[in-house]
Amino acid sequence: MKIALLGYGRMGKTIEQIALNKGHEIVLKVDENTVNYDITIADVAIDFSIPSVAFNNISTCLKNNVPVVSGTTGWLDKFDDAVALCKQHNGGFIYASNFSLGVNIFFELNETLAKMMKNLEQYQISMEEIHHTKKLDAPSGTAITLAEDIIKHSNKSNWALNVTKTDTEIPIVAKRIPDVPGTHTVEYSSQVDTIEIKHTAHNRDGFAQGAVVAAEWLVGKKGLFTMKDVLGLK
Ligand SMILES: NC(=O)C1=CN([C@@H]2O[C@H](COP(=O)(O)OP(=O)(O)OC[C@H]3O[C@@H](n4cnc5c(N)ncnc54)[C@H](OP(=O)(O)O)[C@@H]3O)[C@@H](O)[C@H]2O)C=CC1
Ligand SMILES: O=C(O)C1=N[C@H](C(=O)O)C[C@H](O)C1
Repeated sequence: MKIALLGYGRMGKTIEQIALNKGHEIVLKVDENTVNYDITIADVAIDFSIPSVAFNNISTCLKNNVPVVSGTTGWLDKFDDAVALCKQHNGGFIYASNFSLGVNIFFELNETLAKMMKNLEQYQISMEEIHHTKKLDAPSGTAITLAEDIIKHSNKSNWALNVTKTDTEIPIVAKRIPDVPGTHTVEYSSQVDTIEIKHTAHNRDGFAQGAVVAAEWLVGKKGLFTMKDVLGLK
């Protein structure tokens, strides 16, 4: 498979190693300094760039009939426009806030737990995410997915970053500590006990492996997909 890497930072480089080990070819690497490029030389593009350019990268792929996998977080105000472009050009597109198998299992656990906790008003929910200090967005895309999945099954109406106490919102604390690849915790606490689920990434390989699996799966398909489709969790 001929892969274009849109974004060649920490994730782009990790994905390159995993893709090469699986026998794929990297035909294009795009970073901040790339001026013009021909995306059509690739069978599939993988975008792990920065929030301000992700939508543009995805648009370029969809307009040129190149299926695109995006893991960039912090650009979702334009997500509906990307979905519309995907439909308009009959393209293939997967976005996931987190591509790792472990986090996608964690997403399923989180929804199951949220359903069980829905009517137990003695428990106060809170969330924490910890990432490296180079991260541009907060809260993390993964934390937002976790919160939105809880909201679907609870009496909370929104999430809020770094607030002390709120009845209607899920409070999320975002911490930045050098070199942490990504840790997410969902906690339900009462006067008598605490229930906690936690995912800790030890490195970036899980994210990158999932992105390559998603790219392999997407080639030849048309439509908007999620990691639930890729992993058969639907
Ligand atoms: N969904 C998931 O599973 C995961 C998502 N992420 C997300 O992926 C994104 C990237 O993370 P990470 O690799 O750590 O970040 P980095 O900052 O290491 O890499 C970002 C890359 O984007 C490049 N870039 C800047 N401008 C452009 C442009 N115009 N076109 C293409 N690329 C450009 C940067 O280039 P330059 O180096 O020249 O500045 C850099 O190579 C983040 O949004 C992060 O939250 C991260 C891990 C997992
Ligand atoms: O920026 C990162 O590093 C990560 N970003 C993603 C997010 O925002 O959830 C996924 C992972 O946690 C690492």
